[in-house]
Amino acid sequence: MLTLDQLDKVYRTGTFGTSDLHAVRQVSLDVRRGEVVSLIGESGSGKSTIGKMVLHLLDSTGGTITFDGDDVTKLGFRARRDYYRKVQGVFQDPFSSFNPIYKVDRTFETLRRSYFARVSSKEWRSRLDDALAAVTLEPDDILGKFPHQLSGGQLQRLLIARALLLDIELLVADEIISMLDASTRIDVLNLLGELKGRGLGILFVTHDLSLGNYVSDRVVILYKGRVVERGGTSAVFDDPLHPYTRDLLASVPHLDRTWAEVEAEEEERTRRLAGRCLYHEEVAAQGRSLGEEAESVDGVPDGLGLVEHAPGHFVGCFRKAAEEECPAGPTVRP
Ligand SMILES: Nc1ncnc2c1ncn2[C@@H]1O[C@H](COP(=O)(O)OP(=O)(O)OP(=O)(O)O)[C@@H](O)[C@H]1O
Repeated sequence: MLTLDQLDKVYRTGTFGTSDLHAVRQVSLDVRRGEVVSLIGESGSGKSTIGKMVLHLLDSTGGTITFDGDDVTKLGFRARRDYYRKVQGVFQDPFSSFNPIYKVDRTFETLRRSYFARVSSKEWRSRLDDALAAVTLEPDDILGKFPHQLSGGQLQRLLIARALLLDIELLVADEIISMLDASTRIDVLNLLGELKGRGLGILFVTHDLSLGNYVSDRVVILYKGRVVERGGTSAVFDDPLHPYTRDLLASVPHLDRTWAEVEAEEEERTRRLAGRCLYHEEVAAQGRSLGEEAESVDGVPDGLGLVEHAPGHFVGCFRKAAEEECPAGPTVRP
């Protein structure tokens, strides 16, 4: 359904836009119907930038985004309107998505005017009630209220209901539960599970590994704007290959295992992978010279970007930063 291919974003920064910040580098991934794909990475790794490009809130500087085969990187006004019928986003701070001086009903009225002008009032009300029921909200508790009279969880669910009214196919959920309390979090997560069951594809943006593990079918680990590893959730979480993924996972407390068990597992993995870079081993096995891989952006090797280490489990160069040597050796340096 959604495919990102070699997606790039360079921000112009500095007083007169004289510097470049390469926020997203050659990111490729896809999201299928009825599937949750999590974009996981620390702050500044480019997750939100990718989400915004998918939602057409930001232009990309390279690569393509296709939705059901159509390139959506350069949509005109009309085409964009059609795209938003199928693809919507919900963001971290639900309060900032509502205008505080208007009742929340206005969000739905605007939607009706833009997309459903011909639908009768009775039919519209019935659709609205259905959408609210899907996110377990009672119309009487919500409609006629101002945003400050509702909780963050209620507002977040309202935004999801708004998306549902459009009968969307893909939801970009950007840190949508990080501002919610624990009990509301689980409600919203369960709701996402239900929506997925109905065939919705979800691009779930999070810095929280445990959440990513809980909700996703597949995960994409981002480091400094680049995908370092991606694959099925259990493949990546049970056998993390890239040093960055391993560091991330090692920092998460495990309720089901002792630290000693976790450390023993990590030591075994370190022994297995010591001095190796699966990416370059694979490249060499394919008969390509490491020199060919030296084509680089800011010192980070490009070339294939990722290799498939096991079916569906991809990994990038083991170098974690431009300054760091790849364990495969200095030959990869430009
Ligand atoms: N409008 C902008 N202009 C210039 N640089 C930007 C802009 N937006 C983001 N950046 C930079 O791009 C990089 C990626 O930012 P982005 O917000 O996509 O990361 P993130 O992984 O979503 O982080 P967080 O979890 O903190 O939101 C960061 O270095 C950020 O400072």
